[in-house]
Amino acid sequence: MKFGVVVFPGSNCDADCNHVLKNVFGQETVYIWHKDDSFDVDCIVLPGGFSYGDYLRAGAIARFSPVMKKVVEFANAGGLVIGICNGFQILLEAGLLPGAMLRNNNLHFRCHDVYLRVENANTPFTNKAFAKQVLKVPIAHGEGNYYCESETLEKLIANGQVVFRYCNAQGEVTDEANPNGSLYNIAGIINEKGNVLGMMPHPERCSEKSLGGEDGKVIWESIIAYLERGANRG
Ligand SMILES: NC(=O)CC[C@H](N)C(=O)O
Repeated sequence: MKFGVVVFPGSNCDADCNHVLKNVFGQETVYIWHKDDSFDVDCIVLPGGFSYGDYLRAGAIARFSPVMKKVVEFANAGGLVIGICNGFQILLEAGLLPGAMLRNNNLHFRCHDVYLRVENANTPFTNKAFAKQVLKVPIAHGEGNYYCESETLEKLIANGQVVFRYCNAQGEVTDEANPNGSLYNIAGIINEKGNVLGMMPHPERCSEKSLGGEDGKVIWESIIAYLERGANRG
């Protein structure tokens, strides 16, 4: 399978994603410069970082990069897209996912492990996880406070589009376990079609024992398994 990791000016998790896909999972992985307007891959990764210095709003400028036109086309054709942290913010700004990201309610940049509960294990990104599985994954963001209108939230819940929620180590969704004030403890959502995922926590930072945890692996394993079953290639 071929993965494309998009590099915006200010991306800082591009090399981590590339490393995990290439060296941990042995996948063919290429970098795609934000000015490129074509690519030929099976899955697009929008990595974390501070694209365009987070000016205006995180992701607000990156969304106009030439590559994003192609990413939107790819997603609309059913191609798999995963946006992590800043990548999630870019997907929201690009309109590929509903809602918006506000500054963390505590106004702090939060950088530590959190627990996530898998709310939907029947997606291309979570099919190797089990329902309600608790994953320990790090976050590192200042704007991770997910917000949407109540109508949209109801739709997200009804459609199973809420994929990850912040929880405690026991898997209970509580206010204390919410690091940023995110609505409904949302840590990750998927689009209606199910081929575009945005998540604030960083699975690429916990996909090797030597980095202190491997709970992020299940997401990459799920994507690879899904693609190997012969999925739509954008
Ligand atoms: N790690 C990241 O991707 C940082 C996300 C974003 N720039 C923020 O601080 O909210």
